[in-house]
Parts: sequence; C-alpha cells; structure tokens
Amino acid sequence: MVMNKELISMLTMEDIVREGHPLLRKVAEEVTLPLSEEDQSILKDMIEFLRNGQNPEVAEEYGLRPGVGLAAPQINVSKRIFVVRTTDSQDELVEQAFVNPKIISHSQETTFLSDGEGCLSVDRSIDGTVPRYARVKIEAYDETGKKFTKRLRGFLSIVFQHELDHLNGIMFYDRIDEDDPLKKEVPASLKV
Ligand SMILES: O=CN(O)C[C@@H](CC1CCCC1)C(=O)N1NCCC[C@H]1C(=O)Nc1ccccn1
Ligand code: NI
Repeated sequence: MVMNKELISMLTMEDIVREGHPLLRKVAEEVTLPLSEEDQSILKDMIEFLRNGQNPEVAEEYGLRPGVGLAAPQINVSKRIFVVRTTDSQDELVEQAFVNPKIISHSQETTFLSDGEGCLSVDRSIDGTVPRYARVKIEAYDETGKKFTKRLRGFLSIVFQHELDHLNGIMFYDRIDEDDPLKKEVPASLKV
C-alpha cells in the first residue's frame, strides 16, 4: 500500500501557540543530527512562514503577522530549532536555520530595541526595555546538519537572543526590569 504523502500545508497564525500554553515555558529538546525527514519539513514550513509573512500580498491573504524569527516551540514543537529571516547590518538578506544553537561568548555591553520587543505568541503590546548582549558569538547546525559558528551584532544579535530564549522557556518580558522598565542608558560598568 502506497503511503500517502503528508498534505502540503502552510503555517498560519492558528498554528502559532500563544501565551499560557505550557510549551512556551519548557526547555526544548536537543535535536538529533542529521535531521529526520520530519524535522527537515518542520524547518521548511517555518522558513516558508517567515517568507509568507514578509510578502504583503500573502500576509494580507492569509492574515499573517510578519515575523523576522520563529522558534519551534511557537508551533507546538518542543525542539531546539529556530529560523531567522531579516536583513543584517550590511542590509543583506539573512535567511538562516539554527539547530541546537548556543551562545559561546558575548560582549559585556548590552543593547536593546528602542521600541521594545513584541512576540507572535503574545497578543498584547508590553512596553519596556529588553536588554540583550550587543554582540554574541554563536555555534549551531544548519538544515544540512553542518556545524557553524558566527559572530552576530545589531538587530540580528537581538533576534537570535529572542529566539534562543524561546528554546529555554523565556519570554521577552521576563527581561524587562519592573523597577525601571523604560531605562534607556546602559549602566556605565556594562560598557566595554
Ligand atoms: O519568536 C519570534 N517572534 O515572536 C517573532 C518576533 C521576533 C522579533 C521580536 C523582537 C526581536 C525578534 C517578530 O518578528 N515580531 N514580533 C511581533 C511584532 C512583529 C515582529 C517584529 O518585531 N518585527 C520587526 C521588528 C523590528 C523590525 C522589523 N520587524
Ligand atoms: Ni517570540
């Protein structure tokens, strides 16, 4: 008997897990390499979701919120996988899968998005400064199972840290300082 192929399905906002779902607060499992067929198709769906969201016609058609990153726990898959699609400091398009990602070193200096952060799994806007390392040296595997290290800075570094937090059950607002949510300056001691 011929097994029928998985239906080609695109991810939509219904597939995005929202606040309150336990998976967003779990530490996701490492992925065994090389990636299984299933994990490879999960990665493809995740990249497609970001591409679709960044295509105004498709986003409009399917009611997608545009995202620059997506972590597997957000689509109810507790695995250490996320994808990023954005432009880097040289305005080059970066479309990258990160499997079993790790920060191996980071700057003392911190940075933050001046408008604060949001999250596709959070249907409310939360004001506040989310401190992130200004620069990170990371190690991960790509969709072919190849290990790579990269130095990230700027917006890409922030996106990476937001996604890595999702693999560790951390939400961006966990990092907002309640006593001084809108703090803008970085304590002098932290500047290198
Ligand atoms: O875990 C992954 N997510 O939750 C999707 C998030 C990830 C980003 C939030 C802050 C850093 C990574 C995402 O992309 N968004 N969050 C909701 C609003 C829309 C969108 C966004 O911030 N877009 C954006 C921001 C600045 C410049 C250009 N575009
Ligand atoms: Ni998020």
